Amino acid sequence: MGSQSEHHNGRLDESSEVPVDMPVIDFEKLVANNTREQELEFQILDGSLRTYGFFYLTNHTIPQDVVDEAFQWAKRFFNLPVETKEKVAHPSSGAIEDHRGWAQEGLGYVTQLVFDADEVQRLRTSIPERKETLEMGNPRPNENSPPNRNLPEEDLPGFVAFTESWWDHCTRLQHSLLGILGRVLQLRDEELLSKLQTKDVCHVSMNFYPSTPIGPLKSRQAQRLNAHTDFGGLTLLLQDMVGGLEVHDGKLFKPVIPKRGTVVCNVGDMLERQTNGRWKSALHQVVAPTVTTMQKGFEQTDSVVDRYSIVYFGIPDPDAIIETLPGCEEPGKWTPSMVGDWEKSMTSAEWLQKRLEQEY
Ligand SMILES: O=C(O)CCC(=O)C(=O)O
Ligand SMILES: [Fe+2]
Repeated sequence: MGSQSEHHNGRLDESSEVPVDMPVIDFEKLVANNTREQELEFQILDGSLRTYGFFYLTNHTIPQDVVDEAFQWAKRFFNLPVETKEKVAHPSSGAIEDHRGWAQEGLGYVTQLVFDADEVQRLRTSIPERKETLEMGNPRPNENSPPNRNLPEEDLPGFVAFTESWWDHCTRLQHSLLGILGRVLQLRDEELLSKLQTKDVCHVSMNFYPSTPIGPLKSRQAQRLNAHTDFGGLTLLLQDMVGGLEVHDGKLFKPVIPKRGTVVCNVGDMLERQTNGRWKSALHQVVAPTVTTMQKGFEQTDSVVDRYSIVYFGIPDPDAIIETLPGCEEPGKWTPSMVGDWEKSMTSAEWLQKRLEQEY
């Protein structure tokens, strides 16, 4: 037990059609201070993060009309002419300070702990990813976060202002959840996770998976998004109703079916490391939606429909050393991805750089 093979002891190319059985956590119960209801919700949350590293969150603080608006902006952005999107092209560099802007199909390529450039190159050409992304950081001037690559206002009026309000909604929810996680972990300082994240260097990705023939996705000659774990702390993921997101439960990839109104929350490598493997940074990927994940209104034909997702990656401060939190000394079931042949202790920025390097 407790080896990295815990992540990999199932067949990675196998997917189940049975959705993952993870709970819908009620945010209002999480904040119902010192009640029996809260205690029970904490236990369910802890169990889900130990088993899956994922949970759904409902009754949260991002209003549904703001979520709907975010998806409208994503659609508007990706539907702009290529020449417009090219004005904010993401550099083909894996430096953290360059991780901004529009990455056209074929530029960003996700792998899981493959640090050999030749191997990444081989994968890139043999199993391409069919996605475009828009990468953004803190939309306001911040000495720790490189500025966004923003389109001229007339190209997409209102978008920059929206990125600010979206950032604020996600950051507020993120910090509420970090406080809650501190209580679930019974940290000596319950706000420690929040205090390690005061420099506001989190990251937002808008993902667009254009309509594409279903055959190559089904035969795994192409992917929408390769299997990976997230690099950071706590991820907040909004998906549309198309489906195709899957999480590996230790044996199989299983669909994370879209549930309107929920945020999919998951543990990244740094939070896995900080909890000493109690919580799992789970492999996940995006494939062709299966019949079970196809919602009403989407027909299974010879091509899959456009899909969008919007992700807020919680990232500890760049200079924060990512190590076992006081109170988490007891080793958990999972061997953290951040334990390897590399340096004994790593900062947040070092891990981020290490994982980003091969992506662009
Ligand atoms: O599109 C999705 O549902 C997943 C996105 C994701 O896992 C990521 O951007 O890290
Ligand atoms: Fe992810």
